[in-house]
Amino acid sequence: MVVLANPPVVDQIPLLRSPGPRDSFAAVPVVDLSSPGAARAIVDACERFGFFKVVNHGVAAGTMDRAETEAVKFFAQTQADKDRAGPAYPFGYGSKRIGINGDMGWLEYLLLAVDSASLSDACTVPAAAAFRAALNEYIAAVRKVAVRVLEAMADGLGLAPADALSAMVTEQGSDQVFRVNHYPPCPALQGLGCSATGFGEHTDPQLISVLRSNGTSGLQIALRDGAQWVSVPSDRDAFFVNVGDSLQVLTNGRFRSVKHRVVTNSLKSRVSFIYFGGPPLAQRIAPLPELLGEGEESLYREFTWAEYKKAAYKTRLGDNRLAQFEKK
Ligand SMILES: C=C1C[C@]23C[C@@]1(O)CC[C@H]2[C@@]12CC[C@H](O)[C@@](C)(C(=O)O1)[C@H]2[C@@H]3C(=O)O
Ligand SMILES: O=C(O)CCC(=O)C(=O)O
Ligand SMILES: [Fe+2]
Repeated sequence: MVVLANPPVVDQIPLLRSPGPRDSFAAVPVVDLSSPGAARAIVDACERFGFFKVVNHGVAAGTMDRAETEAVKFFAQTQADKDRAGPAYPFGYGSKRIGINGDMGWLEYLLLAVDSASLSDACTVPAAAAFRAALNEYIAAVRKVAVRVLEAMADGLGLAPADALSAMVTEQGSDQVFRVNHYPPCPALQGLGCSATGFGEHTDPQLISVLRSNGTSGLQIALRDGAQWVSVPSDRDAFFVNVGDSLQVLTNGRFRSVKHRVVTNSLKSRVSFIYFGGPPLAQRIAPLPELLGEGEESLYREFTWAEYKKAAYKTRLGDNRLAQFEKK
């Protein structure tokens, strides 16, 4: 028998049996960001699912389309050209390998650093001026959406000042990351009743993540008990917001960091943009005192974002990263 020391990369990407059409999450909470009820609706969705869709967000379709067109052009380059923009760590182009701890997915991506409201100058990838300009326009817009969502959240939670949460992502030194994911189609799986894992199940470590895709389905979330995976119907005109681990801690578990994953479509490619809003490295991550009931104690031991991030980046994608910070 021949034993291969290094099995081909593609063999390391897990296959999934996807939820059927009945498991489409038609009840995804929809928040109209222009409505007076937005604050209450956001809090309700974060408590129930840690996930919601945002409409009437005010971002021009052209801003999203330009970024998408440029991203498609980038991923259409030859593999050798794309590889020159890598590796992805700490920032740049990556293919199939997610993180540095052995996770694999059926995707290629750009992982980019954001400084204030645009790509960090220190991050020289992508190099093309048109792509950078389109991403900068998109990042400025999506960051505004994140800020409005965090302000509405603070309002709904009865927090003062109004920027109690949003300041954590707008402050000097806030740790914002931007990711462009491209999931090529996987025609070999057509008709087999299963899909390849595009991006394996995980929670996001930051406060919130704001996602927009090109309208190809694939995103799934785990419902609260984690027992059921449901497909999120795609909507290229909307944003989808995830509660991240840090926001779970700030609310002492009232909001839940949502487990999610992406499965590949056998015929259509998916392009997604995700803005991850994280706080400055020195930010203390602990339940906000106003959110603790009388006599209620923190479920977590004290840590800073730097400590959490360092620990999180040592874990595998599907690990429960917060477990090591829970009080026993
Ligand atoms: C396997 C990993 C990839 C990841 C770092 C980690 O060690 C665990 C968290 C992963 C994650 C998930 C959300 C974001 O996509 C991401 C950029 C992040 O902040 O945490 C990724 C990390 C990554 O791809 O480097
Ligand atoms: O690409 C997507 O649709 C989601 C990917 C994701 O969850 C992530 O990059 O953290
Ligand atoms: Fe994610």
